[in-house]
Amino acid sequence: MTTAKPLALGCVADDYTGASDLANTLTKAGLRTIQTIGVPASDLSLPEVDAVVVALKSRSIPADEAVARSREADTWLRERGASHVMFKVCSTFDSTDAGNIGPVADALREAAGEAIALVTPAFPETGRSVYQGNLFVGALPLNESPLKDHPLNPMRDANLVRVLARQSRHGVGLVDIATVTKGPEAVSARLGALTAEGKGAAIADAIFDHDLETLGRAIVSKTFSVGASGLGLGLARALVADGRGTRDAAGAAIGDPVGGHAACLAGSCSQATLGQVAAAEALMPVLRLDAGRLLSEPDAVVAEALAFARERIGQGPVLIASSAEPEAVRALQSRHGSEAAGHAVEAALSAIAEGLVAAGVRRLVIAGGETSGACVDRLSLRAFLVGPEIAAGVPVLRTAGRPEPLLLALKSGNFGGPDFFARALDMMQ
Ligand SMILES: Nc1ncnc2c1ncn2[C@@H]1O[C@H](COP(=O)(O)OP(=O)(O)O)[C@@H](O)[C@H]1O
Ligand SMILES: O=C(O)[C@H](O)C(=O)COP(=O)(O)O
Repeated sequence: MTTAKPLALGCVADDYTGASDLANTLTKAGLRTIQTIGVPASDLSLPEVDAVVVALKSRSIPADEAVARSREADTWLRERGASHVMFKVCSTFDSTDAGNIGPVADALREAAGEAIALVTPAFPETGRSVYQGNLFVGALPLNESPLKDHPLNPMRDANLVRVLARQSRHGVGLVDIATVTKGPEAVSARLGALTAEGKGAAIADAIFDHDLETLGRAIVSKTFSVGASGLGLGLARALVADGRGTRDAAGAAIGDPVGGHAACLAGSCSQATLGQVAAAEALMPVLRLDAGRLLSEPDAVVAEALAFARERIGQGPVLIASSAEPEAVRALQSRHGSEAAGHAVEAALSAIAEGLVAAGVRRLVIAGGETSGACVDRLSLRAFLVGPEIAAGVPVLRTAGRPEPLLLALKSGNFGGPDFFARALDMMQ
């Protein structure tokens, strides 16, 4: 990567949609940002930027592998001048009691020589708030939200102090909203007190953007933190206030239209995505995959899906979805196991993505974090420039380092309104 000035901020993201969500937030806040897929190879020429988000597909892999990949990315970022690295996790704290938020946060904090890591997934723009250490999705506690039915990491406890403590080697404390409202000095003092108690992490309350600005000012001079895009917003605003940003960061052109055909893939089974797929049926041909057949005869299902697409993409975009309601997901998982079912569906959707690009698709919308990771890896994409925002947390992305550019939208499962697919395709030309 060629960049003269030291990075103002480095980020390691545990999934690709979360990475683009964060890259979008940093860009809007005034940091010229690029998203890379893994640690970039030395031959990848990238523009001068203020921040880099290294996207990993590490949320649902064995913890030791997630730690190793995250440490490699962290080192790469610090070698390019980043004095603060934020570990980007899901705004719904997607993890299991085995991790990977706890193990990765422990390892990166220790590598950074930081005594304590401030941790908050609050992201008010998408309705994520933290109060007394409890994560709310809209008005619902996390464990009563649709995230309780996530196929890979159902979230059954809203108290993040407990959730993180179960997967961390160190104690976890709380920086409550009363402390946050007193300002950055009070937050710093609280972190110092928790450090003296031997805590290695502190869940921080945040309800509004100004709480995140307070947290960003409190930790911008530290070396490590853990958060979702909300904390990224706080850090970015603190850095821009210190003159570390770029005036027209959001003006980074997405470049000329790429043309070509367009298609959408959905592997997310979130309630938001299920609604978006249903809405798309009124606008474009939609093929709903039989996930059971995907596991018994994947090659046939992939071939049928590509035939469906090739017959139609010359007339307009199509949508191919494996998305299903929680009870159907559970039924498949009970027959094949959660991991096996998830990986098999991801593999099939990524094969379909490869076939779509081979058939002339140059504009691809993908719904789901793990799904996006599988597809982007199958297409061997290396980095993305950040374009305009389609919906909160979802920008248009233009490939970098690829001879023939593609436009993608990598939608976090829970993000976007019912008309997301139509909006995305309208903005991706
Ligand atoms: N019909 C289905 N049955 C079971 N698992 C599915 C089905 N469709 C998709 N999946 C799996 O569910 C998981 C969805 O995760 P992800 O793509 O990250 O979506 P989200 O962004 O909503 O979390 C993936 O592993 C995907 O392969
Ligand atoms: O919600 C967020 O913070 C991110 O966009 C994210 O990580 C979502 O993960 P998903 O698996 O795409 O839902």
